[in-house]
Amino acid sequence: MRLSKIDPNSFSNPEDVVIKHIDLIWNVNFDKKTLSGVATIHFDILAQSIEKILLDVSDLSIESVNVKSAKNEIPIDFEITDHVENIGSKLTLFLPTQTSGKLIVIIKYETSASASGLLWLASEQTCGKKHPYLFSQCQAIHARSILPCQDTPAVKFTYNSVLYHPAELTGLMSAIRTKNLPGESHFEQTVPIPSYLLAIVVGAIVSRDIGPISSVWAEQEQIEESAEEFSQTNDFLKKAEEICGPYVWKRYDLLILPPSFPFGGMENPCLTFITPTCLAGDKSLANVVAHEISHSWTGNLVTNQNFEHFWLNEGFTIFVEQKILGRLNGPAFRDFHALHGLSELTDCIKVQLANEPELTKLVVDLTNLGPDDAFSTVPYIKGSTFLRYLEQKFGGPEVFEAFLRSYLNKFKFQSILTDSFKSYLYEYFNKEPKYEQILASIDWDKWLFSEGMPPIIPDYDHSLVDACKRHADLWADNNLDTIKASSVIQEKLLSVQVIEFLALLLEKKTIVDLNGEKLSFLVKTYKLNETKNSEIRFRLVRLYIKARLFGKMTEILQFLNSNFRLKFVRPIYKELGQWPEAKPLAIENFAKYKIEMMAVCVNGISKDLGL
Ligand SMILES: CC/C=C\C/C=C\C[C@@H](O)/C=C/C=C/C=C\[C@@H](O)CCCC(=O)O
Ligand SMILES: [Zn+2]
Repeated sequence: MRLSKIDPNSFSNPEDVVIKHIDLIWNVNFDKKTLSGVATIHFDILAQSIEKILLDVSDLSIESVNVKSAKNEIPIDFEITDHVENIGSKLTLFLPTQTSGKLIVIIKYETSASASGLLWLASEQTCGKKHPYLFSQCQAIHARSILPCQDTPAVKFTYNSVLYHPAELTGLMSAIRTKNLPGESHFEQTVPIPSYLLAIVVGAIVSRDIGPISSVWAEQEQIEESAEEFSQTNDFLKKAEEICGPYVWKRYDLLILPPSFPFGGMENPCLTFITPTCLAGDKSLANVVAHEISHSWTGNLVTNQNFEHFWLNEGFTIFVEQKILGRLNGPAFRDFHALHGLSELTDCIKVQLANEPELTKLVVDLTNLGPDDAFSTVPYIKGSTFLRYLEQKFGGPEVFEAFLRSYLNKFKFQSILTDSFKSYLYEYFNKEPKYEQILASIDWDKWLFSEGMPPIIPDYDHSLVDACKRHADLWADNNLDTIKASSVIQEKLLSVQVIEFLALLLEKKTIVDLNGEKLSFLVKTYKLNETKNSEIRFRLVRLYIKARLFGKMTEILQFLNSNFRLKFVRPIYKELGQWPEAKPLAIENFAKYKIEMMAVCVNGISKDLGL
């Protein structure tokens, strides 16, 4: 079912009425695990007149709804209907009369203790063990579990908020903090945002400055290593501005979350959320920050109108992220990241999406499908590969970056579909006859709607990836004696190259003598026991599973329970589920730890384990 015309996953009707601004008052109650308070929603009515407003809600208790006029507040009727599992329900507000122009609605409500967009951690689940912790993750459609809204990226609004929270804790939001009193924090977001960018954190967190407009926030125990790990933040920001144009969000702070945070990072405006699994100790995973910074333009300024066109957010963001990395470390590094992305895509298509090939299309159909169930690396990598292909076609970075800036400027503050990007590309390049042939040669259908790997792989510099290939071939095709005698293992690899080498090894159909002895030598050769790099540990654990090393189960579970980032835990649970001897243990382990996971993680793993 498509829930509405504009967005298959939202009940709202933004063609008639749109939210322009929300004033929020939230009481943060750690005992009840609820946010309770008031949302004062300012609407612009686009239709001639309307008699009802449709909003998205999930698990909210609505106490009252009032319409505000110049003189008074009038209570109005409302109903909650059409519940769809893992999506939410329709909240209909019945207006007292046919209404046009502007309208203010005041909704008093409370969230549920199991709101899918929030995670309430007990003190013992934090680093410091002394204070509880709350954080949110609204993308894609979980904002509806924390406030009634048009939970579609088609609508953008500004917001002001007041948080009341325990005085010993700090509260932050995806906005600029305007007032900070013990137990009371005020915020304003003056740039219009889609609902999925609404974010909150409340915890015992402290900050360190890491740049002219940047601080990093973390629990005291992780603050120093976080400041060091992400010290390149301002360099990334400067390069991003060179590529994309002026930064409009005033501040760019980072928040390093507890390990239950389900994603690598989340581009919440003014305050990017980052998983602690990026604390590698050698900045080798700091590209996640370059990625989230890039979203300040691609995604947060120019936004996909619904999640079927998610590649407009993520494909563009990976494209800009890799440009930043290339500018700072050289073009070979940019291409290394692009090729590594293609390895990840190969793995995703083979493992995660083996039975869902329709989700390997760049533009997907989300009729009857929640975005969380469609999420994969496809929009990221196929999308960025498409843009790289276009860049090469139109003559390289100089030409294409001028187009990119023009595109971002044209569509900033808007939400668009793929067609708007396509039309603008034609409008922009059609000005010069030399581009006519090139425009005519783009096979849009193939790029947007064909399944599997990208139809064309652009030309890349393979120099950094060649070493990874040599190592992967050596380990896959030879027995231990030959490996020990080979000069290849004397070659030093960067951390990012070790990640790619292990990824390529995992891709191999057969690995000669894949056993404990061989993997012990692999661990020793690349000093994998000493690494904190989660991307490396993730792939080592998958090699243990591939080798069916039951004796390594403690190590496998230790990694599995050290963080609940979907990218890591879902493939591991899925592969354990396909190993009959290990499956019962995996199910038992999941039952024990799911209390520390967000709903998106619990739902995903349940699916992977066939529960
Ligand atoms: C075609 C897919 C359609 C919609 C998916 C949209 C959102 C899905 C939802 O599950 C939320 C995703 C949030 C992602 C946030 C950050 C990512 O960039 C992290 C990528 C994975 C990682 O590094 O952990
Ligand atoms: Zn992203």
